[in-house]
Amino acid sequence: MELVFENVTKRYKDVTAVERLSYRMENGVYGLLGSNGAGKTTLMRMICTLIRPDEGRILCNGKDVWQMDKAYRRILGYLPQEFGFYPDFTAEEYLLYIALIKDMHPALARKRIRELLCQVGMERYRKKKMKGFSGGMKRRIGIAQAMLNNPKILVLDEPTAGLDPNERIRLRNLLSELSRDRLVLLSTHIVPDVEYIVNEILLMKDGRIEDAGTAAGLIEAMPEQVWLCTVPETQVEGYLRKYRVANIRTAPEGTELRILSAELPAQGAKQVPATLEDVFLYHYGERSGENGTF
Ligand SMILES: Nc1ncnc2c1ncn2[C@@H]1O[C@H](COP(=O)(O)OP(=O)(O)OP(=O)(O)O)[C@@H](O)[C@H]1O
Repeated sequence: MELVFENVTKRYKDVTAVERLSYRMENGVYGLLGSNGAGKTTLMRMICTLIRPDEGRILCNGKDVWQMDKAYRRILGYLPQEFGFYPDFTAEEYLLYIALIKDMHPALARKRIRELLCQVGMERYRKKKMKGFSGGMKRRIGIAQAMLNNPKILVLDEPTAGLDPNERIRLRNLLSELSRDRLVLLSTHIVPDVEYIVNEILLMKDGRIEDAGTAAGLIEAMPEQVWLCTVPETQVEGYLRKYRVANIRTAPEGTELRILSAELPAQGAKQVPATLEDVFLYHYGERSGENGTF
């Protein structure tokens, strides 16, 4: 499976949500990482043919997805950020309802639903009403509905948002399992989620892919180094203005700062290995005082 984006652009009045985006994806897990308003949802909705690009094309195995129409939607699964569920439906009723909307044969749908409920770890809750479900349980049912047609392309908008740490780990494991033999694209604000399960990370900013690669590759390519230094409390403000600071910790001898900088930021600063969180800060963080922040 191959998805190719050719100069894809989408504007909303005076906002360019996605701008001349070109990229190629194949089977594997892609993580779209970006701050609010970066254009992630707009891009995902275009991949799912819910909105049409103003310019450019999205090609699936060489064919324009809009021209493929139903043939494309048959191989697509989508979990939107807010998916509409029916509180009084049981998990099974809900999935059956979605299967009928998707025009699946009822006998085939029942069999598939049973398999999927096992796969997402919800088999024993199949007769329970969804209104009693936790965020993680609802999300697992949401993934099951996206997987009903065994899609070759699975698009998940913020699948781990609002989940507690246990639920996030379960969901990450589930996504790794589902990612065999298909193209999975998920968006998130949560750095560890992409670090653990994703093969390729796309850093999206202002409607463009600013950088992409494996976590190790992005860490390696970061132009700034990461430093730890301990400074008197009175100097913290000055460092915050001058540098991107990943962390501030009160230490017995002053305040310990984790600083991103191309050169030594303070006498005695110690260089430490960078993490993906540092890369995120490098791309999306601001020095205090920039853009009117303090
Ligand atoms: N229907 C719309 N009408 C007008 N502007 C929109 C619309 N949808 C999105 N936008 C704008 O387009 C830009 C990209 O939004 P989008 O929702 O795609 O970003 P995002 O990365 O998914 O953000 P978030 O993480 O907050 O969901 C933002 O500036 C947003 O305000």
